[in-house]
Amino acid sequence: MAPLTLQPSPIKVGHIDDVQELRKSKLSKIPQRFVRDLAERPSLPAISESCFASGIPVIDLSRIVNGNPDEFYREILMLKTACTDWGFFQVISHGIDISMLESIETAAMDFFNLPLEEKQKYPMAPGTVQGYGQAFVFSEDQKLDWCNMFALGIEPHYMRNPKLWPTKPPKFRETIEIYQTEIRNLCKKLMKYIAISLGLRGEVFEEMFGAAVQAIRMNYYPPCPRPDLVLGLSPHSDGSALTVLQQGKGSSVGLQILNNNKWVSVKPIPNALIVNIGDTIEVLTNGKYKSVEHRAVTHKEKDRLSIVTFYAPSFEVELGPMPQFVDEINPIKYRRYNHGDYSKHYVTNKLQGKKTLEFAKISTF
Ligand SMILES: COC(=O)C(/C=C/C1=C(C)CCCC1(C)C)=C/O[C@H]1C=C(C)C(=O)O1
Ligand SMILES: O=C(O)CCC(=O)C(=O)O
Ligand SMILES: [Fe+2]
Repeated sequence: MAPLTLQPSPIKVGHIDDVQELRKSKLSKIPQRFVRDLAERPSLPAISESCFASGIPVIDLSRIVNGNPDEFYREILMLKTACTDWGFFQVISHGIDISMLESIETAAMDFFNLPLEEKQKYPMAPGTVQGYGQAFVFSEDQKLDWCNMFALGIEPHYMRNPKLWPTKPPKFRETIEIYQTEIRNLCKKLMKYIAISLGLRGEVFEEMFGAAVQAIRMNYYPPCPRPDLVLGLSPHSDGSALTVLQQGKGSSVGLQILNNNKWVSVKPIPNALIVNIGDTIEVLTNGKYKSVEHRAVTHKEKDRLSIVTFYAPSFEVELGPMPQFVDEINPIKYRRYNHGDYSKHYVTNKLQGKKTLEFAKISTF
C-alpha cells in the first residue's frame, strides 16, 4: 500500500510565534492568538496540587513479566481497571534503563535549546505533522498552543523524511533510534498484556497490526506569564492504539486528563512512563477501553518537556470492533475503516477533544 503522503498544502495558517522566542523577549502581554476563549481556559485551581489524579493506577510491569501467577493476575486485573476506568496509567519497573530515559531527555533539551535558525532547518510545513513547529494548525484564526514541537515518523521506514532528521545535537539521531527500539518493545509487551486483560490471546494485536506505525513527538512548554489564559496543548484523544509518554525530570505538572467531566492533573512519578489508550483500542474493543481526552497546561515559572511515542497499526490495516465485544447489550458503535484513511483524517483536522473519532462512529439516529 502507498505510504501516507502529506503534500504541503496551500492552507494559510498566518504567523506562528515560536514560544521559546516569545519567552526570551520577556513580553508583558500574551499575543492574542494564544489567549483562549473563556470556556477553554484552564482555571487556576485545576492546576493546583489538590486536583492531582492520585487515583491514576500505577502498573508494576515486572510483576507481570517476572511475577508468580498470583502477582501476574493481580497486576493484570489492575491493568484492566486502569484501562476501563481511566484510559491512562503509569508504568514502573518497565525495563527501560534510567540512563536511556536520561539520554533522550538530554537530546531533546539540547535540540530545543539550539538557536531558532538551526531548528528551523527542519520546518514542519503547514498541514503536516513532522519536523519543528506547531502541528494541527489549519487556519489564520485558530488559537495556538503554548508549545514548541518536534515530531518524526519512525516506523515503517518509508515514513521517514531524512531531511527532517537533525544533524545537531551530535548524538540526536542515534539516541532517537535506540530509544524508539526500546519503546517499541515496551509497546509490544503492553499490547500483549492489554489483550490478556481483555480475555484475548496475547498475540492478537501484534498479528492484526502488521508492521506497526510508530512516531515520536517532543513537546517543549516554556514557562508562560499567564498560564490561566493559555493551553500548552489543546484537548485531544490520541489516534494511536497506544501512547507512551515520558516527562522530563523535574518538569512541572502539565498533563491533565478529563475524568468524570473534570480536568485532573497527572502527578509525575520519577522514571515512570505514562501510557494511554488511543482511538484504535477504543474501536477494536467497541468502547470497552476508551481513549481519554487530555491536554497540557503551562506553568508561570517552570518549563516542561514531554517525549511522546505513538504506536498504531500499519496503514493498510482494516479495523472495526472485534466480534467478542459486540452483543445485544453492547451494540456495535463503530464502522469498519482503513487505518491509513483514519491517519489522514486525524492529521488534517485540528485537535478538538474526541471529535476526530466521529470519523468511525455509527450514528444512532
Ligand atoms: C497528537 O497526535 C499526533 O501528533 C500523532 C501523530 C503521528 C504521526 C507523526 C508524528 C508522523 C508520521 C505520521 C503519524 C500520523 C503517525 C499521533 O499519532 C497517531 C495518530 C494516528 C492516526 C496514528 O496512527 O498515530
Ligand atoms: O505533554 C503532554 O503531557 C501531553 C502530550 C500529548 O498528549 C501528545 O503529544 O499527544
Ligand atoms: Fe496526546
